[in-house]
Amino acid sequence: MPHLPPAQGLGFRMRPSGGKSGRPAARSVHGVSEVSASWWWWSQAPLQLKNLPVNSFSLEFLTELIINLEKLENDKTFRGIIITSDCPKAFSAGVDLREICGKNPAHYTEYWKVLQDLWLRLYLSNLVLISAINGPCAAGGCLIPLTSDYRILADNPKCLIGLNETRLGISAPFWFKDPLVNIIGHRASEHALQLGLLFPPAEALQVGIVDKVVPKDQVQSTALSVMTQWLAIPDHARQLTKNMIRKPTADLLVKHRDTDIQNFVSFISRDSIQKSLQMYLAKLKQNKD
Ligand SMILES: CCCCCCCCCCC/C=C/C(=O)SCCNC(=O)CCNC(=O)[C@H](O)C(C)(C)COP(=O)(O)OP(=O)(O)OC[C@H]1O[C@@H](n2cnc3c(N)ncnc32)[C@H](O)[C@@H]1OP(=O)(O)O
Repeated sequence: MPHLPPAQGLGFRMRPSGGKSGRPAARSVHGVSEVSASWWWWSQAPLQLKNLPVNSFSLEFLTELIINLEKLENDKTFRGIIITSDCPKAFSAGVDLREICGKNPAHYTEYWKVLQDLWLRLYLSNLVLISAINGPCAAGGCLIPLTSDYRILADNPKCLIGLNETRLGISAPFWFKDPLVNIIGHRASEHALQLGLLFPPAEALQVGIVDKVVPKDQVQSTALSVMTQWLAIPDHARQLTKNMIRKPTADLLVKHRDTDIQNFVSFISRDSIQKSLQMYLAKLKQNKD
């Protein structure tokens, strides 16, 4: 499944690891470690996000991401995915503000539903998901890391991570908040969410929003090594356990999906919210100059 789809600046690069055939040559003479290395090596697929300049979640990008994840999920060759960014400026800038500014309620409804779809697909994925976070990820940009099984962050002061929605004058939806609480605990989440904290690497590790911080050039190799550990566990046992732990959180969204969409649409349609989002977007553009 190489290079899907190779659009202009928008797309994902997915390739089975290994040689030209996608699988390393079988080695039968070097003992168990070689054999198991081959086995996990082609069981994982790197998924590189590329929606220039900052991997913001446009509706089109979200839709393609969901389609590609579904393909990987249904392809029994793969047991895990390492998700990383192919955009130098960010892992993901989250919700594309142009999708939630100046549009109509029908658009907001469609957009939010697709974002929920992506969250559900990731959070309940049977695959091992490892986020190799090689750039900043704010607010919705944490959606992929927070739904992953393991998070590795590049040790670079620019690599800030957190749910900073309150700083934009908005509130993180409960299904962003819940995984954060599950990962870092209640008190730390209260603090982080209310203040809209973006954590630099050392603090991110300390609070537990990421599992490992490594130099940027080691993010990918560390992800591969972590994947080896996770793929050493039989899938059925790991999947049952993951589902048991995550289902109660996912069920909350499944049960309250429609209400959540209605809340989002009425909240985001308010003049005051639109104004503050427009100001934030304008500030982002100004900061560049
Ligand atoms: C009753 C209550 C019910 C609940 C209701 C729910 C309420 C709504 C919840 C909505 C949840 C929203 C989640 C979000 O994700 S909002 C978006 C949050 N993202 C951010 O704050 C990140 C913003 N971006 C940045 O900080 C920087 O761009 C970044 C660090 C990623 C990169 O910095 P750099 O300096 O390298 O690059 P630029 O800033 O110049 O950016 C390049 C261009 O990209 C544009 N850009 C950046 N981010 C976004 C974005 N999120 N959406 C759209 N466009 C974005 C930026 O403007 C630059 O564009 P130009 O080149 O055209 O100037």
